[in-house]
Amino acid sequence: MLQLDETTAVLEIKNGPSFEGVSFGADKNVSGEVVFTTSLVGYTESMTDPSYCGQILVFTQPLVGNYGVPSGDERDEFNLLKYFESPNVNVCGIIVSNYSYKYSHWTAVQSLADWCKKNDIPAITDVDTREIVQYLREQGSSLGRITIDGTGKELDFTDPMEENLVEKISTKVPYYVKCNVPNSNVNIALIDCGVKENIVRCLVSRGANVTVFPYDYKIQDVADQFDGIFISNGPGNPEVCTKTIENLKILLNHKELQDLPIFGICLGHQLLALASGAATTKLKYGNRAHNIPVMDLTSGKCYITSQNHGYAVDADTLPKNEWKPFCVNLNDNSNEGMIHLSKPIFSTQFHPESKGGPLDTVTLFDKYFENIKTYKLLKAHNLKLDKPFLLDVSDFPNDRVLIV
Ligand SMILES: NC(=O)CC[C@H](N)C(=O)O
Repeated sequence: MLQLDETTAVLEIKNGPSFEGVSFGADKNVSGEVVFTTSLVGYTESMTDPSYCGQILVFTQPLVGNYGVPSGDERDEFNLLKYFESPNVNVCGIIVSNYSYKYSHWTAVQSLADWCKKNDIPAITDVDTREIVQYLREQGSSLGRITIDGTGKELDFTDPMEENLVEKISTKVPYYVKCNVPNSNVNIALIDCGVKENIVRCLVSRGANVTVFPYDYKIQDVADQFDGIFISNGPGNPEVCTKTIENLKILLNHKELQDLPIFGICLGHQLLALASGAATTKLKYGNRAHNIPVMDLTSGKCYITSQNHGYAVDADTLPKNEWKPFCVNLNDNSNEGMIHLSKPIFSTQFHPESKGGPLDTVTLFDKYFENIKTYKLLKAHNLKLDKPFLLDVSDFPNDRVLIV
């Protein structure tokens, strides 16, 4: 039952059902791809994650808003945003079952409703999110629109996955994030396809200075000045990001840079795979959660990972003479990363920096730094790499049959 000052808001799925609820965000009509996350916490981090650009996010966790929203101005010792994953709210709308009008947390400075209103983000509460998610799981991620108070009937169901969202979100000019190790001589070039703040933090806090480049920067022309290349996460269909793929192809074939360490996360993994000649596919409804089990095929160990993606690399298309799959998803068997057979290059579909989420795989940043250390040593002595040095020799053969 609507109360007097309440405004109705409707989520309409293209060629599908509509769900009417109560608006608690901005009075704005939007369209986007409707996806869901099963993570229990971390709405602030998810909503500011650039990978969610163009998406209407449904939370399966029924109670949302109860710990409010922290300050978007507070910065850490590296001048990185302390609580947000980027300066902007990137989802185009949110859907919750039970918005908590009361909030309490020591970092909270505002309510989720006020934050949504300030950032022009529509938000719906009092809908049955179980029913929406059941629909999305059966039909797959769908286009949808949020309309407020009976308006917005003219709004088209546009497909953000056809757009170059990375171009919209990537930095326009290179910038530099300095670590606090005095005279650090570790320098990483990061290709910003929509990087999360915590990824940069994971690099600078390990003692690297990071130069962040636009997604289409000709990284191959400057790569020799760096000790490692990092390819970030980001929104949309990886196949649309053609400029980055082309640059990566040139980088991978650069004769002088065969030993240069590269690490890619999520979209970065997909772009690296595409540049290597593999293919990506769209998953039915994606993996968005903080508790997704993966198995490391090199060791047989399992990890719980944080994920947010709609596309995946088709592991069968990885050129077998150059790459092997790194991890596999234990829920749906999708690819979770790859390792080069002779170069210090690896990538993951999951998010080792996990904000929010578990820290099981954060040590992959240390592996990357080991690669960088070795590369610097080789360079200093003018030596070439004669065998892969990324990970320990695997306990299990790569074609191990998984029983899941
Ligand atoms: N988190 C990400 O980098 C997402 C990658 C890509 N946009 C996908 O949905 O698959």
